[in-house]
Amino acid sequence: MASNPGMTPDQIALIKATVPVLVQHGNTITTVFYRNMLAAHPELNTVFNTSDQVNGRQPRALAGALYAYASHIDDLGALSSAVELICNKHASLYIKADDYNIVGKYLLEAMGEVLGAALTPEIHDAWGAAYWQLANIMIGREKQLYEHAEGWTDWRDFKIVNKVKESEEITSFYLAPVDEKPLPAFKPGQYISIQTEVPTLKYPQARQYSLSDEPKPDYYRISVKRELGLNSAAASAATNPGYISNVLHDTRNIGDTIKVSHPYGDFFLSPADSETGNPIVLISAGVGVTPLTSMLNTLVSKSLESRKLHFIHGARSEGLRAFKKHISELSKQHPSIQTTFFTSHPSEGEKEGVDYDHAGRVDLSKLKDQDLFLDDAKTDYYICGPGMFMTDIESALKAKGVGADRIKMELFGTGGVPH
Ligand SMILES: NC(=O)C1=CN([C@@H]2O[C@H](COP(=O)(O)OP(=O)(O)OC[C@H]3O[C@@H](n4cnc5c(N)ncnc54)[C@H](OP(=O)(O)O)[C@@H]3O)[C@@H](O)[C@H]2O)C=CC1
Repeated sequence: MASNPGMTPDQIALIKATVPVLVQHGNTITTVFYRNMLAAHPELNTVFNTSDQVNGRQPRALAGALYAYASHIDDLGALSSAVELICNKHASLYIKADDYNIVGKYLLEAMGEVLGAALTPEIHDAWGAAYWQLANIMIGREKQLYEHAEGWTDWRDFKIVNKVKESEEITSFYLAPVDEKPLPAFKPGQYISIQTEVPTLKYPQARQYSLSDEPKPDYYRISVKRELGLNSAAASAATNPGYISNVLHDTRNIGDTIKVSHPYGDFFLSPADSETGNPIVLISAGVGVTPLTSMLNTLVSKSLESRKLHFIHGARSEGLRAFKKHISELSKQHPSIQTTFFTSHPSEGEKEGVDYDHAGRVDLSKLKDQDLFLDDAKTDYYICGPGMFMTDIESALKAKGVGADRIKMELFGTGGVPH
């Protein structure tokens, strides 16, 4: 992504000149874009997350991406990690090269509808060239991802072979392929997409769920948090309807079939960490525990030896914490595994030092430097949980001298459009 051969220098300058326009009108353009495109192509409702349409997250995220793209049109390397993340998600939704024709058409039309005469033919053409430059990069990367999937290039039927409650709001689903062919080994930390019907919407929807166990040839495990969403009177019901999580929890049972994508995602245990004995600190909050449990189980089964490993987790209460018994048992069996559990809202009767280690949210200042293996410059840190949690933990680690290259996490989005 170093050069942009499809665009002239004048077009690049024009795109840069439209950055302030995107700050002012970006959200309106993307809102109009989704409205018009989904009205003309209702079949695409299956691909786009309806919750994120309802709560406006998707138009905001796309406006942020357009802003980031225009700002870095002469420095595309700055966008490569965001592009990689988006391409992985697209691949898990089986986005096709042809879909980019539809998106490009409605995006340019939305710009025209919102900006009117301000979208001169030159600016229109510059955005057309810019769109196709990025689209071609993404189509190329997604093609590579499909080629690596060894023939698994569309939704595959899986049967739910087990359903296990892990906490008051998290339930695991064990999924085995109906065709009984061996499953590819994913990288611990990666996710699959699940596609299933949503009766209240009249069309299927797909969501990404991290794989929560080590790779196995005969099944995948996901562990799904039930969002209160439409089942509740909570203020979050409208913004986070929980279409899929509630369908899975309430109506999908052992023996049922759902559609599953090949595993994707660029947040994973690095091959170096799988093979060497470098110390590892796994830090998560809430359902962010899932990809890190996959990493933990993989390390235990393949390459733990005497490697130092610290598993740190924050939950609102013990009843809401998944996998505690499992993680604690591994720690008992393997003295090199340390655990620290934080609880932000302990339930009545839950006691600090007995049921959990520290009251409050995850706070690294409550741990000794030696328990974070700060003395070993090879230590890697994996973080997963709410967005602000991840950025706060990242800052805390950097303040303790940990280099950015040793901190791994997956932040969705490009940071939005500045206000
Ligand atoms: N692959 C990935 O990238 C994955 C990402 N996730 C993400 O992980 C998140 C987990 O959320 P969820 O289970 O609902 O979390 P919860 O709301 O249940 O919170 C879990 C714990 O995190 C604390 N917490 C919440 N926000 C912050 C913050 N800004 N800083 C510090 N601590 C915080 C909570 O404290 P308090 O009680 O005070 O709020 C609580 O102790 C989701 O956003 C999900 O998208 C999950 C799985 C995979």
